[in-house]
Amino acid sequence: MDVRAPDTTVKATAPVIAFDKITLAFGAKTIISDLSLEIGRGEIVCVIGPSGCGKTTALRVAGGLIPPTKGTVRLLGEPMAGPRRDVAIVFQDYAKALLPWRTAAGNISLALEAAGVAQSERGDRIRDLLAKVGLAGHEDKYPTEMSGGMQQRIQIARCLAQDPAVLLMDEPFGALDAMTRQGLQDEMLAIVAETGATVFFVTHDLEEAVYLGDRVIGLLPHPGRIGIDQRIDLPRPRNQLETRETPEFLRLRRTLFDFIEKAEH
Ligand SMILES: Nc1ncnc2c1ncn2[C@@H]1O[C@H](COP(=O)(O)OP(=O)(O)OP(=O)(O)O)[C@@H](O)[C@H]1O
Repeated sequence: MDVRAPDTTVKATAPVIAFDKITLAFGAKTIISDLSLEIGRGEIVCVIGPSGCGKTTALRVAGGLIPPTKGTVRLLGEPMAGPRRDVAIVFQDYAKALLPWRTAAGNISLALEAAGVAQSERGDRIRDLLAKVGLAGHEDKYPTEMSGGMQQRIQIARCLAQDPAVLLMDEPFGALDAMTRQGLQDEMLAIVAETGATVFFVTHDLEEAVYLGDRVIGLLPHPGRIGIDQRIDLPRPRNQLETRETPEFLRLRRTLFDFIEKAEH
């Protein structure tokens, strides 16, 4: 069989992201060692681990921002050769991610301009995207006129403008207060349910990992490698109060807490 021939049956079940024996070294220092991981279509995989274990580095490798020293990352079966428009990255630092001299609409427009969307279509697309992240009517605000949560929503809207198959999120809600964080978690889950995007989500917050994830991967440090691959079978849609109070949520949180404690010692 010609493996390059389009085969929808294979595509539907093939992993969207596949790390195949990834090793990443900076100079003589090995940061990630022999990491293999497959993420299926529409799956939300949260990545936890002690500080410095290589979570952000793994995300950057998945995004084609750093080539691995050994091994291959595949996106829908194709080796990643560099950043791609269908892989969007949301960073924690929204203030640095947005251009201060562009309005909310102007910042979102950047992604549409890069994708070659005609100017006549951009206005409608921007209005739809702003509505999707709960910011209808805010197109003319500048980043400095918006709260942290609003700025992060703009960054997410700009990523969604790329129509991404994959969202790589690096502690996107880490700098926000607890209430804003919970609101954005639910908005993200709704967007992912609607778009079917596959999500690789790095976080320090174990409860956030359990609340959002279909799976939680825990990395061990020195060098970074998988120490736990925990399936999260909590029903969806999840609820900030009810889900977090279930015995299964508390059991999973405890499992991850024990993992981190051991990983740090
Ligand atoms: N460009 C680089 N050059 C050299 N070393 C680097 C580079 N980027 C990261 N590192 C090192 O790689 C290791 C892993 O960093 P990384 O940011 O991936 O960890 P992390 O698990 O995301 O940490 P944190 O939880 O603190 O954000 C750290 O020791 C870091 O100092």
